[in-house]
Amino acid sequence: MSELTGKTPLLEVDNVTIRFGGVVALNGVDFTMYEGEILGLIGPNGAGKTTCFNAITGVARPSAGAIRLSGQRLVGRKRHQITRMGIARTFQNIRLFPEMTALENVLVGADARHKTSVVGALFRTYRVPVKPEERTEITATGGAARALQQLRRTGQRFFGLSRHTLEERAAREKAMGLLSLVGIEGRAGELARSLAYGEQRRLEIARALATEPKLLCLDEPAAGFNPAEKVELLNLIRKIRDTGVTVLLIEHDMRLVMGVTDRIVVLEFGKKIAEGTPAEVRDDPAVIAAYLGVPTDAA
Ligand SMILES: Nc1ncnc2c1ncn2[C@@H]1O[C@H](COP(=O)(O)OP(=O)(O)OP(=O)(O)O)[C@@H](O)[C@H]1O
Repeated sequence: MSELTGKTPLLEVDNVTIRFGGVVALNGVDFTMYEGEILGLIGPNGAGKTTCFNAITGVARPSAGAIRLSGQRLVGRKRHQITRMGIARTFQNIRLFPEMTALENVLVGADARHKTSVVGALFRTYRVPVKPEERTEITATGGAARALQQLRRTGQRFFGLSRHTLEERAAREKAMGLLSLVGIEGRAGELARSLAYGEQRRLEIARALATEPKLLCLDEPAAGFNPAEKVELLNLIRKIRDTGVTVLLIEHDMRLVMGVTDRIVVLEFGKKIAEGTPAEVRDDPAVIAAYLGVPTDAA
């Protein structure tokens, strides 16, 4: 652990337990993430990885333990509060607004972060009535998507604005920058549903980054990727870290995990069974046993 001395803790998961009825999905799990690192969270199916993400992002509430971001308590806060504090995530199953363009998807991501709503500003520009509760929550069937469709129905186009406010223009430039970072800026005006699968995954990452996270949680971002796409994703994750974002990565592809992470935490049946550098974890008998499905003492 000596190489961690002097590093600043960003996320502290402290003895967290989560139960679903009789199932203990997480059992006293603890680990710390340091600013600027890429941490892998791995383990066999059902080990508790997604539940851990859900606890960090406010989707699942621990029955015991604490989670802190830069020393600030997270448990008990609402999802949008946690987003504003600086945690963003992508999902195992892609969750985009299919009827919105790639650029609009990113703009809605940015909207979840800011007190002044850019999407709201557009609504004000066009006097399209939108209920306050429809503005910021990002869900697959969310109000923002409906409202933008409403905007289109009036015949007024998002891209055809003659008078941008400075804020709208800045948001658009930033969104284009993020699309460029993930390598799909050429697809900005395409509907999300018409993008190729790999492009949709990249768009999800751009949208998550639009919330200006300190910590980005990626849940199996390489699922369904071919080997070339995985290499590109690995480079993208490094690039994201180089912009100052700390990355928590759930991934089943061991080559990708070993190739990109600084440290790895291994879960099995809701418990942490190992933690260390990729090399340490790869050689750990408990990890080998967990993946080969044999008892530890037989490994
Ligand atoms: N909402 C829920 N209700 C009941 N049980 C749940 C719920 N969510 C997760 N579980 C259970 O908790 C355990 C951990 O699940 P989780 O999805 O966190 O594992 P995982 O490591 O992400 O698995 P995978 O790699 O298959 O995605 C599993 O036994 C799962 O069935």
